[in-house]
Parts: sequence; structure tokens; C-alpha cells
Amino acid sequence: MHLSVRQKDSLMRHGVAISIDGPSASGKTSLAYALASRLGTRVLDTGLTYRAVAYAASRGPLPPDGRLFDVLRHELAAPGARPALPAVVYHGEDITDAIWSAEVEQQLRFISADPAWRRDITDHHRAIIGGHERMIVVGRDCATTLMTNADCHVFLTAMEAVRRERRRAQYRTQPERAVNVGPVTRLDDITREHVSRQPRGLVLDTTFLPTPAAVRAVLHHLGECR
Ligand SMILES: Nc1ncnc2c1ncn2[C@@H]1O[C@H](COP(=O)(O)OP(=O)(O)OP(=O)(O)O)[C@@H](O)[C@H]1O
Ligand SMILES: Nc1ccn([C@@H]2O[C@H](COP(=O)(O)O)[C@@H](O)[C@H]2O)c(=O)n1
Repeated sequence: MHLSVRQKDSLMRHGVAISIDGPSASGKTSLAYALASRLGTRVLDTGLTYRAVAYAASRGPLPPDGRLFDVLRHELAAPGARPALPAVVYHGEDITDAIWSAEVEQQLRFISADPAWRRDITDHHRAIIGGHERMIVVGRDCATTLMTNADCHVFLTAMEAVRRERRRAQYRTQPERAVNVGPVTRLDDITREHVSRQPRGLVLDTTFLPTPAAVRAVLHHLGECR
């Protein structure tokens, strides 16, 4: 399951566009950063924008129509080794840690269920991707909406109990973080179906598949798609 040196060289020279979708704690972020460091590709973690908007909503009235993204900045993760989470800034304040609070988690439900917010956030992501088309985009509707022309669409899944345990272990040392891991949602099902029908689609169950093995599977798949 390895790319030849020539294939890897070509991927790094020309860049690669990958969408990664899946339910919470299926391993999307881990896979994205591991691939990014192998391929020198930038990462857009769309969940951070949803969290940032939820944070802004929890802080009081939002700026008038269309102005939110003037004051909310969400950096792409630069190529290279796995960075700390990319900085998210609201009104000049670093909210990178604050977006993981229980309060934000509660607001998230309303933001992600609201079609108007989904549209505005999607437009914002499209504007970011417009300037860097060769990148890894991670989230919930990336294959269906944001990166329909990716070189490879990945959908990760894993048993709910395993995802829940991963998150519990991850946050054992960060009790202030309150991230819900629930059942697979309807949006997850739609995206999974979509990815499984794509010639460039790859559905991986990470229940017993460590991240390095998932990286190898994606690289192998990329090699076959190109
Ligand atoms: N393939 C894997 N096998 C075992 N543990 C994993 C795997 N992938 C990720 N993990 C662990 O599971 C936890 C959640 O991983 P990660 O943040 O990558 O998931 P995610 O799908 O991006 O979650 P979310 O959508 O909620 O942000 C982390 O502690 C990570 O180390
Ligand atoms: N493309 C996306 C990304 C995220 N969401 C919603 O935001 C929540 C936070 O995302 P995490 O990846 O940090 O867990 C997530 O639970 C979704 O509700 C989304 O709808 N679409």
C-alpha cells in the first residue's frame, strides 16, 4: 500500500484535493493532519468555523448580515508537521480554546441545524477554498457540497461505542472540553452514501484501523485514482 516515489513526487508537485467526512471521533482530523504532513497540503477544518459561529452566538448579538466573517478569522493549517489546532480569532480575541466549551457545544446544535447559517458558512468556506483549491477539507458535507471535484473523497466511520471511548480518553486531561459524540446522523448517512457511489470515493471503518493504516489506504487509493 505505498505510492511510488514518482507518484508521491507528482502529488507533492501538483498538489492534491481531498475531502474527508465522517461522524465525531471517527478520526477525520487525525487523518487530515497526517496526510497533510505527508503531502505538504493545507487543511481546512470546517468544524472549527461552526464552533466559532456558535461561540459568537453565545457571546451576544451577532454582527449584522454578512459581517460576521469580517470579524471572525479561521486560519488554514499550514503544511508540515501536525500543528496545534489552527488559531480561530473573533474580534481580535484568540478563541481557539474557548470554542470547545459546553456552552458552545449547546449553541452548535442550533447553528448546524439552521439552513441559513449552513449556507453562510458554506459560502465562507468556498471563498477560502477558492484561493487554495489543492487542500484537504474536513467536516460533514465536504464531498457533497464543498469539494465535489476532489481527487479523492474519504468517508470515515467507526462504531459509536469506540468513538465515544476515544473522545473520553482524549479529553481525560481536558475536563473543560465538552464534546458530544452521538450516533451517526442523517447528514452522515447521506454523505456516506454519496462517497460510496463515487469512483474516487473511499469509505474506511477506523474501528480497528489506526491512523497510519488509514493514511496508507488513502495514499494507495490516490495512486489508483490518478
Ligand atoms: N484510527 C484511529 N484509531 C484509534 N484512535 C483514533 C483514530 N483516529 C483518531 N483517533 C483518536 O480519536 C480521537 C478523535 O480523533 P479526531 O479528532 O481525529 O476525530 P474527528 O473525526 O476529527 O472528530 P470531530 O469531528 O469530533 O472533530 C483522538 O483522540 C484521536 O487520537
Ligand atoms: N462541515 C461541517 C462541519 C461541522 N459541522 C457541525 O459542527 C460541529 C462541530 O464540528 P467538529 O468537527 O468540531 O465536531 C459538528 O458536530 C457538526 O454539528 C457541520 O454541520 N458541518
